[in-house]
Amino acid sequence: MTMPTKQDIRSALSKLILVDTGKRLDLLDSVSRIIIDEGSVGIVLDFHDNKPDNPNFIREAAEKAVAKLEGVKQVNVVLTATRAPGAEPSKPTRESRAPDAGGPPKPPSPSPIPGVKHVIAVASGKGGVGKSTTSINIALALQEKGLSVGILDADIFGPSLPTLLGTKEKPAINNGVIEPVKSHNLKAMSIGFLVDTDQPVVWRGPRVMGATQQMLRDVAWRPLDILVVDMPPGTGDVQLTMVQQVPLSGAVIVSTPQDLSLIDARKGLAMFQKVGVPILGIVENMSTFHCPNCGHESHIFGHGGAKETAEELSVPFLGGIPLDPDVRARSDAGTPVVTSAPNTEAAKAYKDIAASIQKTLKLKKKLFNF
Ligand SMILES: Nc1ncnc2c1ncn2[C@@H]1O[C@H](COP(=O)(O)OP(=O)(O)OP(=O)(O)O)[C@@H](O)[C@H]1O
Repeated sequence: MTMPTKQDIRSALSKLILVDTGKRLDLLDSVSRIIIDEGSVGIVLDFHDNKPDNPNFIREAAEKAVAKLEGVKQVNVVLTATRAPGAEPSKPTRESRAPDAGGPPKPPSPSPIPGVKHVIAVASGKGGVGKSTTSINIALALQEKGLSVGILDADIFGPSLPTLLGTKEKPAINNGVIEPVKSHNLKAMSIGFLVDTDQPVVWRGPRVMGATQQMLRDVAWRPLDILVVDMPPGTGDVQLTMVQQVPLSGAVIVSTPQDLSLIDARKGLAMFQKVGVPILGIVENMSTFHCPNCGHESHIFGHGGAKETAEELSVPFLGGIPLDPDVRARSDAGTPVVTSAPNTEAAKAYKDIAASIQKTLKLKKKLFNF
């Protein structure tokens, strides 16, 4: 199959006609990345400090223009607005200025996602503690309770949702709105569905925020009882800004029992508390290990540290998930343990956590049907 070259795509993007105004537009300077993968084309357009007023029209025009090229079956355009490194920040608007006009800009005020009843964040102070595994299994367990559930993988640098769900399906885009991928009966979105994750993602903070914003705002999530956001690991500015984008119903903090991980968990917890997000509780992952041969229970990383920390900080302890090689194997195979091995100890632990969340949020019945 003949495929266009990156040059062909750049050239198509240099002579666009905007559907709303009929104006000609040259997007060449905004092209930040082009990925060509067989019939699929992914394009990142970065507008730096000049966020366009009509992003949907621009995206639509760009997609149409590239779709016309020979060999192109699918086009995904992602729009970001970042400040170029070293560039001056844009002048604050009246809304973003502090009341005394001389003070620092106000943080963005959260605005709800229409049609989404609750948004919860699953976070950890550091990477690799099992946050994504916990997110997907909690999402599936909430869904088993008859709720309409979505899951957003907000980890731009290491998206894991496509693997956890066992799908690489590219989302459809209709009139500038991204259709979530439907998998395991969940509505799902990840940067891994939008761009080629074999390429390292080297975006900087503001650009990451642009992509995250788009996955929160430009995806057809509605109607949902609950959207589970698998947060990027850590507690830096990106996480803080993300937390400020939408009103969160609560946050779940995942930690392993080790002291070091718990120090990070405390930081994560403090970040949410700083912006007034309720803590739904702490999960201790990789809590106990049952030897598959003799059944002996051991505590490889220690045990109970998260419970003690939760008590000390007066937040709920949601439960411990055992260290179980089967959890990993099933995650890697795209068949999370809650649905593929529902009677295991790990699956039961995830379901108990989901039940606590459901109780705290008073989510009693399915509010919407897909
Ligand atoms: N309870 C468990 N038992 C065994 N393996 C687990 C368990 N929880 C998670 N894992 C495995 O640990 C690894 C890290 O888990 P996961 O990707 O969920 O962590 P994370 O905190 O989201 O990491 P990252 O910061 O990289 O996003 C994965 O290989 C996962 O399958």
